[in-house]
Amino acid sequence: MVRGIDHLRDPRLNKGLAFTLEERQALGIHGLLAAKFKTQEEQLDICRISIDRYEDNLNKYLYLVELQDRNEKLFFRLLSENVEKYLPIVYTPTVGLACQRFGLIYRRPRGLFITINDKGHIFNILKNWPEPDVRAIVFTDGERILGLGDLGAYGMGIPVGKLSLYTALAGIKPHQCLPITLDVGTDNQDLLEDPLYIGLRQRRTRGKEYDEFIDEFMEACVQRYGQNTLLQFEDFALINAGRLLQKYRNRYCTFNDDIQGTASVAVAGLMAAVRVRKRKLSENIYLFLGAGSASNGIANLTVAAMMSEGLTERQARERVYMFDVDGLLSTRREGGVPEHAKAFGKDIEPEKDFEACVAKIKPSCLIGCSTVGGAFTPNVLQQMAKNIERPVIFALSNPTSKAECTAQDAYDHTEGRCIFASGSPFPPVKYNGKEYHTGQGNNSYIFPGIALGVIATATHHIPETMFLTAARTLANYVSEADLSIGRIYPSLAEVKDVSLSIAIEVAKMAYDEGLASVYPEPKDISKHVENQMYNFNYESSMPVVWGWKPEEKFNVRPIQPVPKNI
Ligand SMILES: NC(=O)C1=CN([C@@H]2O[C@H](COP(=O)(O)OP(=O)(O)OC[C@H]3O[C@@H](n4cnc5c(N)ncnc54)[C@H](OP(=O)(O)O)[C@@H]3O)[C@@H](O)[C@H]2O)C=CC1
Ligand SMILES: CC(=O)C(=O)O
Ligand SMILES: [Mg+2]
Repeated sequence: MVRGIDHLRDPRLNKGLAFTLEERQALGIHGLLAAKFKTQEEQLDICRISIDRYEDNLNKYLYLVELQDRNEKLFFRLLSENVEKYLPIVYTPTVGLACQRFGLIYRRPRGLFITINDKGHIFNILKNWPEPDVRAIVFTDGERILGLGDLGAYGMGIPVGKLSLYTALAGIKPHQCLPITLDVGTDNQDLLEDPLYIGLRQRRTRGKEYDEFIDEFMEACVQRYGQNTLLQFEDFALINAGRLLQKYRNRYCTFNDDIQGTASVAVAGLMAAVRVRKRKLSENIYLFLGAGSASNGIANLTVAAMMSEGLTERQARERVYMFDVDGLLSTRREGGVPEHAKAFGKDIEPEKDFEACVAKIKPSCLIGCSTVGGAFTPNVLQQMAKNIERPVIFALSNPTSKAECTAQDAYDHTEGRCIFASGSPFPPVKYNGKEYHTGQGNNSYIFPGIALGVIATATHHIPETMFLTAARTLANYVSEADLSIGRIYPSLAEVKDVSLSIAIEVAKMAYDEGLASVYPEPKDISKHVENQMYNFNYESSMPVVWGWKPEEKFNVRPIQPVPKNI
């Protein structure tokens, strides 16, 4: 039991003015706090008022970082009860800005930085992390931070932000989460010259040495925390993301959020759109702008979903086109189709002009994962409105500045007929006297629930089918009321319920497919999953001392540590 001032300085234990008189006396902190007692609800009000006083979103972000460092339960309860309001601060778009300014705002360390110079000693670095019971690690090498490119060690904001959502949206206990940045250098010249840069000031290590480093990291994680540790790849560049997923997916409990989490949320949106358009997934033509990790992930899962409607794999793939920096993925183009998107190359006339391509292919669904802000020009959108009565327009690139178009533009240039979703949030759209609240097609609807289900069952591998199940679960949450205001996702206020439902479905699947390691199989899986979840409310901080009465003078007896179940 930590007593005295150290109890207040520990964000896991600190409750601020919410400590009762008995707790203050028992913990030796009486007098270290002002006399007033406050409830957690009163403290939440103060937090909301304090954040509202800041106009600048980066200052709001810093307030929340400071709150997390000061009083963890208060931070997570605030976030989990105000998702719509604070998600854009701890997550996209503001987290992108925080990463860009990371050298300036970096104060108290959170998570681990493991550099290429630590190769050969990664296990020892992991041993420096004070928590022994880590169940999930989100890690990045910082090379493709949102659509902002190579931010090197500044990318740390992303694993930190993602893991905040593990707790706030799915109730995964904070001490079970570990954010890590793998610092292998950066090829971003601005950062190499930035006096504030906090990472290794050298070019990226690539090739064999990089691969050995990642191999060692994966091995060290399971050696330290067990074979079932969930290892989430986040914001790796195209050259590494897909190949590392293929390399490790059957050896570790791992997934790549940008490929698989994004696929799941996008397919859920497409499934919900079926209800509006009365048109099956297999009756559409899809055109992706961008042929990278996210596009390929979405395209492959859409193919799987079309196959479950009866198409063959070949028929399904024929319906999917991609357009990258060199134009339409045509086998006839100079240089051919890049290896990572081979499955979607077409024997078709090459085309470098995107607007012309939209006119020629006549897609009914247009999906942007290109990192190119404004790429869905008015002409592109107008053409989509000519192609079909209810065009699907997904502008999934993050942060907001990289979105392929705004929600308002999508409505304005399709006569208000589009079905729109974006990776970062947009304000409500006004069109023809009506207000629309478009949805956020973001993997945050998926990865927290997947992670909770996986952790609760100690699943050892994560099959692709789990992401399709998650997509179906999410799509089922979309109500007629959501659809009537232009939203193909449930409101963010419901995302905690969604995450729990996804977790329960994932847990059931883990047992059905022999992937779970928690035995015996719980009789009530829903209860089992719920029982694992974090309590956002303050609990008693009274030390366990037999016979102690508040008014007595006392010495606190140390409590016996509870043996850990292995
Ligand atoms: N909403 C969500 O939940 C998610 C959104 N995203 C967002 O999606 C975006 C892409 O991510 P990801 O797929 O991982 O990134 P990648 O780097 O893997 O892929 C980007 C793709 O865009 C292409 N591209 C770049 N510039 C152009 C251009 N001018 N015209 C056409 N294509 C272009 C690239 O082509 P080339 O390789 O030839 O350069 C590449 O195919 C990011 O902004 C990211 O934030 C990602 C994950 C989740
Ligand atoms: C949302 C997300 O994972 C990304 O933009 O990379
Ligand atoms: Mg990402």
